Amino acid sequence: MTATHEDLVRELAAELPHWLPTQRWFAGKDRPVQAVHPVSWTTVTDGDPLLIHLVVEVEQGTRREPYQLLVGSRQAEIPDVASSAAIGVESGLTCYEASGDADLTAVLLDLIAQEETIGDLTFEKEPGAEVTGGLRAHPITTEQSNTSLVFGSQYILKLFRKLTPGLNKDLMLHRALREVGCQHIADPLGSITGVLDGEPTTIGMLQRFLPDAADGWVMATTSVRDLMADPALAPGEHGGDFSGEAYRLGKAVAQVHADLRAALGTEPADRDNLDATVDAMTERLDRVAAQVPELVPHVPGLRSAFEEIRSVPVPVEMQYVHGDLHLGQVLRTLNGWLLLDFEGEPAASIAERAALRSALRDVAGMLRSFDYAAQQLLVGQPADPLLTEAGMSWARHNRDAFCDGYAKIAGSDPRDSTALLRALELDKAVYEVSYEHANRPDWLVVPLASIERIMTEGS
Ligand SMILES: Nc1ncnc2c1ncn2[C@@H]1O[C@H](COP(=O)(O)OP(=O)(O)O)[C@@H](O)[C@H]1O
Ligand SMILES: O=P(O)(O)O[C@H]1O[C@H](CO)[C@@H](O[C@H]2O[C@H](CO)[C@@H](O)[C@H](O)[C@H]2O)[C@H](O)[C@H]1O
Repeated sequence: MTATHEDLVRELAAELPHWLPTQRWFAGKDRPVQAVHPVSWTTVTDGDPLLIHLVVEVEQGTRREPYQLLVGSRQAEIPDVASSAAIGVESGLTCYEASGDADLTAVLLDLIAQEETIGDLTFEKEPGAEVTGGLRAHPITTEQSNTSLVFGSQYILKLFRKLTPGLNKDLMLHRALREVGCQHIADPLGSITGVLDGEPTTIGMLQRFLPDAADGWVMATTSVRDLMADPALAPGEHGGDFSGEAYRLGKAVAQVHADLRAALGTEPADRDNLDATVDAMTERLDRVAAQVPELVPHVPGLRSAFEEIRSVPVPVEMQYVHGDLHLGQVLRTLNGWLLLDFEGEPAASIAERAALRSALRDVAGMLRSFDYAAQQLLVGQPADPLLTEAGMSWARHNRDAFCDGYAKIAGSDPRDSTALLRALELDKAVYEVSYEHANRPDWLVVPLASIERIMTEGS
């Protein structure tokens, strides 16, 4: 690291308070950024162009959170990357977020293939994995909280944006599932580790890329669009019926839960677990309601839905779960459904992510996602009761198919745990209110409408 780079990083940090909120992956859009402090930086490739790996701490009131950036810099003009990638001209150099610059990112795969170490950054292959370098990358453009680079058609490297000290749960669970031969994940092939708060910290995970896979969210919303083209049809009667897939997806999720139990064990649940769950749900509700006024009218009803589960029969066992399961986290391949991204909710604390939970949490997450798929096309459109009802009947039909598939493998039907599943769905919707408020304010109406509906209809 030269003194010039240090100056460059400090000048860059001064630009970031304005630039970060323009990035899809920045999770702090709910409040202003007061300052950005460089924490560590590593020159990955020196010269022109230059690639710097940068970790910054973002200050927002009392909140301080670490994020990673890849900073590219050139003497000449910025290459053909998204204009939103431009950060500024620092120390006479044009600086930009480099994840879209294939000339620069190719080196990351090469470093993993060669198992190199640069400063605090360690690039490794998973034991027994074969990784070949020499490929160029492009970033994927789906709705994402992190940034993923696809190398050729073989590998996908996810760079975790908001960092948590320690081994990332996504990598930890992928490793455990691979050990037990789980058929519903993309194989983990490598990782990048940095240092945060003095702890080795996962900053990237390399996986096998499935070039022919279809995204569950895209498949589901395509099916909804089909039905809305002919809204008088029943959801099982139109050509794009998704329920066969929803059923197979339910089976895959139940199998992954069984594999997680086999790999990492379980703990018996007791009434204290349920009490702690209610306390956590209520605490989250109060926190989100303090930030989002639109949630306030629902608070009393939500509180009593949560209180109801103090007296339900305890779930049989607690286990590792996916933690943020939705249709954007599942891929349909030729051989069946794969689950992605076991990191848990982006906003969850380290302790929350590490906790064992009821597998019903993931079922609730996926049920919410069917609801989202049904509503999302109508966001910003004039109200149309026929289309709204078509969406709702699509959601009911596919939620049932998913639960049927889940029950087939699990041996018990999640719908039998009525009060617990309802509370978990509502808790997830409260989380979504806070997620949309901070990330996609236009979509806030989706979880709010679901809360209204679940509270009115009772399911
Ligand atoms: N192994 C893979 N093969 C093909 N596409 C993938 C793979 N892994 C991820 N994707 C695509 O990338 C998207 C985002 O990946 P994900 O791990 O969910 O990132 P994030 O944590 O940022 O949400 C997925 O929705 C999927 O479309
Ligand atoms: O995939 P991520 O780990 O980044 O999850 C976050 O972003 C998701 C959106 O990309 C968000 O999911 C919500 O929107 C989805 C549609 O885009 C919908 O299918 C989900 O049901 C809904 O929760 C997720 O909550 C958030 O953690």
